[in-house]
Amino acid sequence: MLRFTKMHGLGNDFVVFDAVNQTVALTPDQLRQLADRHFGIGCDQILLVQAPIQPDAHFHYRIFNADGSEVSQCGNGARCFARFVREKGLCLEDEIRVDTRAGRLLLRHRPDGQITVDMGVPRFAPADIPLKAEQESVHYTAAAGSAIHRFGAVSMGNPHAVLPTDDVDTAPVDTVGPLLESHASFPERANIGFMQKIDAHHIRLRVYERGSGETLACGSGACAAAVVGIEQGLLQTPVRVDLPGGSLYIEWQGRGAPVLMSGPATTVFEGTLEL
Ligand SMILES: N[C@H](CCC[C@H](N)C(=O)O)C(=O)O
Repeated sequence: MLRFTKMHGLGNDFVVFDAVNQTVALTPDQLRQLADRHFGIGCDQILLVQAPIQPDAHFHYRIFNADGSEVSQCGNGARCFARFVREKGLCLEDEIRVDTRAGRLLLRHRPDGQITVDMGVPRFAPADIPLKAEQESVHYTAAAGSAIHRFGAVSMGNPHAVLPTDDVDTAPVDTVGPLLESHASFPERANIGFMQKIDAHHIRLRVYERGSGETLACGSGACAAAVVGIEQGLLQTPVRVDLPGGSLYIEWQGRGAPVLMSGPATTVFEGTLEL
């Protein structure tokens, strides 16, 4: 029997396991079943809270999408991670050092109850995203369906493409999202964001997530959209990102600097799982 906690960050929802005090070994089929909203618990991602591998870290953090794929970054999940380890008494510090496959995250509890995550330094080289492209650019194009799509691209520890739209409510998230998510330009697939500029410090965003489909919020996607918007000269730090599930606040001082993302994390219920 496994104990789990159901959580969400602005409606991007997670099944979280304490893998410090229990052994959690789930196959991709078990992960997919667990994420299924009819045959399982239902979630966008599964998060494992593990003992640290690096000596100066508090924890290691593993992330699995609903399709069972393991990935290296989840921003909304990182805020839930911070709430989880505090509520479970696993770590009472205000600043928590967490390692993922992609690198180091710093999770900081704020006096107002929200959490700020240092998401690391964004990477723009095509090989780092990864993206098949001759050279780095603030604009790329890809032919998909019957159209040529222009987008910015960045790695937040996971791959993101960001497309401009005049209105997120009518953006082709359901059609262009899946086409680009698995487009040949992205050797490891990608998360596809549709960004509507309100003003230089405010956007609306919808994200078709790699391995999970459209979610109510995407933390790394909010970071990617703000960074791409700043790189393209459309936005200035800080940026408020309004997602269907709520708002995140992103700060980025430019190339070489880390991206800071602030927002809420919510515990919904506790449960046990018979596998
Ligand atoms: N679908 C993402 C992982 C979850 C990211 C998202 N839930 C977030 O809050 O950053 C990927 O395949 O890279």
